[in-house]
Amino acid sequence: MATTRTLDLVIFGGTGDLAMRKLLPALYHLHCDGLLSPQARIIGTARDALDDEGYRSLARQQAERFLGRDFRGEDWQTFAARLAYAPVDALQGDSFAALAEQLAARPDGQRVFYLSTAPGLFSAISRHLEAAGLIGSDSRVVLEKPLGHDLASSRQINDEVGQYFGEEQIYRIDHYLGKEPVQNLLALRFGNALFEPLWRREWVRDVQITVAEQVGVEARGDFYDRVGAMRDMVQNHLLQLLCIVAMEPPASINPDAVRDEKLKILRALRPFTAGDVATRSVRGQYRAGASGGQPVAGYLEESGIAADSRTETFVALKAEINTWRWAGVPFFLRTGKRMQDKVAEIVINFRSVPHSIFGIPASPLHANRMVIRMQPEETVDLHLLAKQPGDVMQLQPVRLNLDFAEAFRSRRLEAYERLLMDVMRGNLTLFVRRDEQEAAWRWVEPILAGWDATGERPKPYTAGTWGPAASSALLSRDGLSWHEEI
Ligand SMILES: NC(=O)C1=CN([C@@H]2O[C@H](COP(=O)(O)OP(=O)(O)OC[C@H]3O[C@@H](n4cnc5c(N)ncnc54)[C@H](OP(=O)(O)O)[C@@H]3O)[C@@H](O)[C@H]2O)C=CC1
Ligand SMILES: O=C1O[C@H](COP(=O)(O)O)[C@@H](O)[C@H](O)[C@H]1O
Repeated sequence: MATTRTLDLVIFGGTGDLAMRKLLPALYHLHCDGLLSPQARIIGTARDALDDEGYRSLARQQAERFLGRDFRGEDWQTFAARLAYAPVDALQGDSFAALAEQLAARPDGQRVFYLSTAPGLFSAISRHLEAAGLIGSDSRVVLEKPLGHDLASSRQINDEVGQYFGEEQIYRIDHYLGKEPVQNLLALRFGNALFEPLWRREWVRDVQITVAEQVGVEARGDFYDRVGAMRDMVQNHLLQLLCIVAMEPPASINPDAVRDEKLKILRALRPFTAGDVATRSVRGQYRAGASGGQPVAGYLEESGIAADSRTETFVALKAEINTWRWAGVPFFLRTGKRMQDKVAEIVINFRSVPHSIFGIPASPLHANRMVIRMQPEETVDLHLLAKQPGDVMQLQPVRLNLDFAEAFRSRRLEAYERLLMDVMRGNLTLFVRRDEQEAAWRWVEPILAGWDATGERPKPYTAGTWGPAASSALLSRDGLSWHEEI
């Protein structure tokens, strides 16, 4: 008779912001939906000297805050029964004994180690897990981003983790790949014949990818000031989105088929020269302003930030892909904190008709556009021109709107829920392979180096706006403007 294997999910950094804000809420939702196997156990670890009850109580406190209306006492109680805790100092091998003891109860079970700590600890954790005999041939490890600070440090971490886990055991997470609309973009592109003939330089004028946040750096100032928007968002999330838009059709949805195609795009990105850094990149840093009608402090006034910090909280780039499909099509990338609205979207701007029989100027204003929204709502809009009802032939812009919440009324999995399920099922398709990650570092490094070399400070922008004026100028040089229709 087939037996269900036990699962132990060990979260390193189990008391941290990500664990409390995203991972435990995601696991709670999966539990409530009956998607966690009955034997699955979640073991939090950190240096705090908590016991199981202490961890459950901390997790409950935070869950009430982060789950809001989704928190239900009864469900929490059954979920909390899965939680355990082992104090571990990642840098002290002998401190892994408590964890080893917890895991010893189920020696043949599946083990997943989720490393939700600073990446500087990933090597030590892997080494000590191995020394304690806790890694099995089918154990899996999840690595949070950003992995390292640059190509060299990312290689070093990958080499070190790779001594103990094979590449097929390593799940490099990029939670943007877990968002439903991103997977829907794959479905739209490769499940329909309609878009493929148009998805190329002959018909696409430009692509814009925006991930704008209203929040500032909040309690993460200390972490953020060492990282900045390029490493925190562009090197991973924005480049992954660009790959999904631009890649060639993979032969299948198998992990390596998809990741091979993404890698080709990363390798085909036109490298930035020193001159490009000046003309094709903008970095900004927010100053005091307003957000949601309330005054907010500037970046340099946030806690944990050095008074003379040059860390960028905003990046805009003009990227190009050197392939037959995309040559000459600008891909504009933009991300920032303390921006006017929270919006994450991919905009495909198509070319205008070659000649208008209606006397409408062939302007970008009247061209077709596809807007794939990831946040705040999950929608795909196709902007078309249609005849206005009446006795004259007058054209008006209209939208064909696909609202996923409307179209599919079932509960939608949050990104971390989907990705945690994939880790448990052993599906690597939505995780980043080492060579992809390194190609992304290789592309962003000259931009970071170019910024350092100029000695210039990031351009200031007022909190609650769309970033520095130079960001608009980046597009206006091509006669274009950012899509800012909220
Ligand atoms: N927070 C977020 O929104 C996001 C975070 N990430 C990534 O996730 C990772 C974690 O981020 P976040 O949760 O914000 O960080 P936090 O600083 O909030 O949490 C860090 C966690 O690591 C533990 N820790 C620190 N040092 C050690 C050590 N020597 N041994 C064992 N545990 C240790 C801390 O507990 P203690 O100090 O008690 O030991 C804590 O539980 C980072 O790589 C970050 O880049 C990625 C995307 C979003
Ligand atoms: O990875 C990160 O993402 C969040 C934004 O994620 P979202 O799903 O809320 O759009 C960002 O705030 C954080 O700085 C970054 O580390």
